[in-house]
Parts: sequence; C-alpha cells; structure tokens
Amino acid sequence: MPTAKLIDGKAFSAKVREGVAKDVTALKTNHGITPGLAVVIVGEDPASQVYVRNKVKQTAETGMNSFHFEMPADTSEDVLLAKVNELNADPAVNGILVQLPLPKHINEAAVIDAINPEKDVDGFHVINSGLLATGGKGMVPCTPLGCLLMLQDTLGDMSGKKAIVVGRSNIVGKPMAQLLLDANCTVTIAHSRTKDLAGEVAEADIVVAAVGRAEMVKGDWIKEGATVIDVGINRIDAPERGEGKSRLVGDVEFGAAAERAGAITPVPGGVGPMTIACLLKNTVTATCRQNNIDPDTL
Ligand SMILES: NC(=O)C1=CN([C@@H]2O[C@H](COP(=O)(O)OP(=O)(O)OC[C@H]3O[C@@H](n4cnc5c(N)ncnc54)[C@H](OP(=O)(O)O)[C@@H]3O)[C@@H](O)[C@H]2O)C=CC1
Ligand SMILES: Nc1nc(=O)c2c([nH]1)NC[C@@H]1CN(c3ccc(C(=O)N[C@@H](CCC(=O)O)C(=O)O)cc3)C=[N+]21
Repeated sequence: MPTAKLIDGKAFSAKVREGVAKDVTALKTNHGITPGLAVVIVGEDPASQVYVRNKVKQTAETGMNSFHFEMPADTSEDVLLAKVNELNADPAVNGILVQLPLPKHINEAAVIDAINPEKDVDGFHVINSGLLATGGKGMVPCTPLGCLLMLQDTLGDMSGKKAIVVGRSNIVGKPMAQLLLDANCTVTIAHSRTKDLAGEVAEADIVVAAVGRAEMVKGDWIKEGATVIDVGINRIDAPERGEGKSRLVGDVEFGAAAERAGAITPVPGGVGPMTIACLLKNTVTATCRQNNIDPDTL
C-alpha cells in the first residue's frame, strides 16, 4: 500500500499558471505590454514534441503571444544563429527557447550563447548559470525551479536537510543542486561514476532523480519518509495496453518508492507540467525586467 503523499504537479502547475495569467492581464492593462514567447524547434525529437504541444496551448491560455518556429533537421548552424539573432532584436519577443537536443551538426553551446541572456527563459546561458552559481538574479532553469517550488510547498524550510540529486546535466542536475544549496540543504550530486548509489540515496531526506533511465532509482533505496522528486520522462513499451502501445515512466521505481517515501511526484503529472508553468513564469519575469517593471507591483 502506498503511504506517500502524492505531490500533484498538475494541480500545482494550474495554480502557477493562474498567477501568470493574472500578471499577463496586469501587464496588458497597466503597461500596454503583451509578453511574447518564441520557441524554436530544429528537427523532430519525440520528447520535445510532447513538450512543445503542451507549451503552445498553455502559453496562449495565459494570454501571452506564442511564436513557434519549426526548422528542418538539416538546418545549418548559421541559419539557426540568424534566427536567434532576429528574435533577440524583436521587441515583441520577451522569451526565447531553443528546444534541445539539437541535431548533431549544430553546436548547442554556441546557440545557447547567442541568445540574449535577458530573453533566455530556459536559464541555460552561461551568464544565467553563472548568476545562479554566485547568488545573482538571473533566469533560473524551468525544471529545477518547478522542483524547488514543489519541495518548498511540501516541506517548507529545508535548512539542514540532506538532499541528493542523481544526474549532473547543465540543464537539470547542476542547477537543481545549486537551488537546493541556496535553500540550505546539504547536497550530494550523484552520477554514472558514483560508487554506491543505493547507499547515497538511502541517506537522503530529499531525492531528485534526473537520470533518463526508466525506474533506475529503486524503491527500497529510499529512506522512510523522504521526499522524492522524479524528473525522468521515459517512454517504455506497454504491451499490457495493447500491441505497439507505450507509457511514460520516471527515473524512480514509483510503486515501491511510494511505500517508503513521505511524499513523491508521479510521472506523468509531476515535474513535467511544473516545467511548463515555470517557463511561462520566467517569460513574465523576463518581460518585467526588460521593461524595468517590478513584478511585485504589477
Ligand atoms: N520533466 C521535465 O520537465 C524534464 C525532464 N527531463 C528528463 O530528465 C531526465 C534527465 O535529463 P537530463 O538531465 O537532460 O539528462 P542527461 O542525459 O543530460 O544527464 C543524465 C545524468 O544522469 C547520469 N546517469 C546516467 N546513468 C546513470 C547511472 N546509472 N547512475 C547514476 N547516474 C547516471 C549521467 O551521469 P554522467 O554525467 O556521469 O554521464 C548524467 O549526469 C531525462 O529522463 C529527461 O527526459 C529533462 C528535462 C525536463
Ligand atoms: N530548451 C529546452 N528546454 C526544456 O525545458 C526542454 C527541452 N529543451 N527539451 C526537452 C525537455 C523535456 N521537457 C519536458 C517538459 C514537460 C513535459 C511534460 O509536460 N510532461 C507531461 C507528460 C505529457 C504526456 O502525457 O506525454 C507530464 O510529465 O505530465 C515533458 C518534457 C522539457 N525540455
């Protein structure tokens, strides 16, 4: 029997989006500004397409302008950089997101570096990661921000808690660890070379799994009462649902983990929806900063 409280990312993200919609209305009526978010996709990555479908719909629902650019998989780096520069210069665009991963022939770092840091609503630009690392006020990556909001809502003050982040990517693991550190957790970052992952996870009051391997964090590793945030989005075959069917699972063995955890996010319906909500929130934040508006006085 699962004992863990389910952290409902779907419901929480709806609340965050309501707040965003209010801010968008205030920006329009009090300042005559409609925030605009531009998303650029190169090629066809199935995971990205799910994300973009949800995002385009929700951007429009908050009242923002959504600009969507699909470019073929063989787009050259120069053409993509020219598109980024065009969006940098466009005053109707307050936020720019270039879907990752990009095709192999394009240098991702060069593309991210080309985005105006003030419009970098993903928070991936080196200026923004530098600001996050040094306590400055940049754009915070959406997925870790969404995880942090759910953790704060579940736990309140996290000072002194032991947190482990499994995964050290620039877009999830590292910024997540930074945010947990800022929240005064004692943070361990685990990765593919970690010696005793089960033992490390077993110590943690907070577990954030961002590995990209279906159910690799086992339920019996989880400390009793721990809070578990599952970032993983893995599509696996589900023959029980019929031939050729698939389903989404996280990086945590959900059923077994829910028997030990105090609280846990599901997949789907956990981190994913919060990521999109935070993208919209970041777009409002970026719009305010670009127009010297204090978001608290909207
Ligand atoms: N819900 C959402 O909104 C989002 C979900 N995701 C999902 O989150 C997951 C992680 O994404 P991302 O960070 O981009 O992935 P990356 O592939 O960039 O990073 C994966 C990390 O996991 C580590 N790792 C791999 N195998 C193991 C292992 N056996 N034991 C311990 N650590 C391991 C890697 O270690 P090393 O560095 O040593 O190679 C690496 O640091 C994916 O499932 C992705 O789809 C991603 C973004 C948003
Ligand atoms: N520049 C960039 N920024 C990103 O933030 C980014 C990216 N590139 N590339 C791809 C990954 C992946 N990602 C997801 C976000 C939400 C869901 C999401 O909404 N998931 C739903 C599931 C939807 C379904 O049912 O399939 C859920 O978890 O409930 C999924 C995946 C953002 N990413």
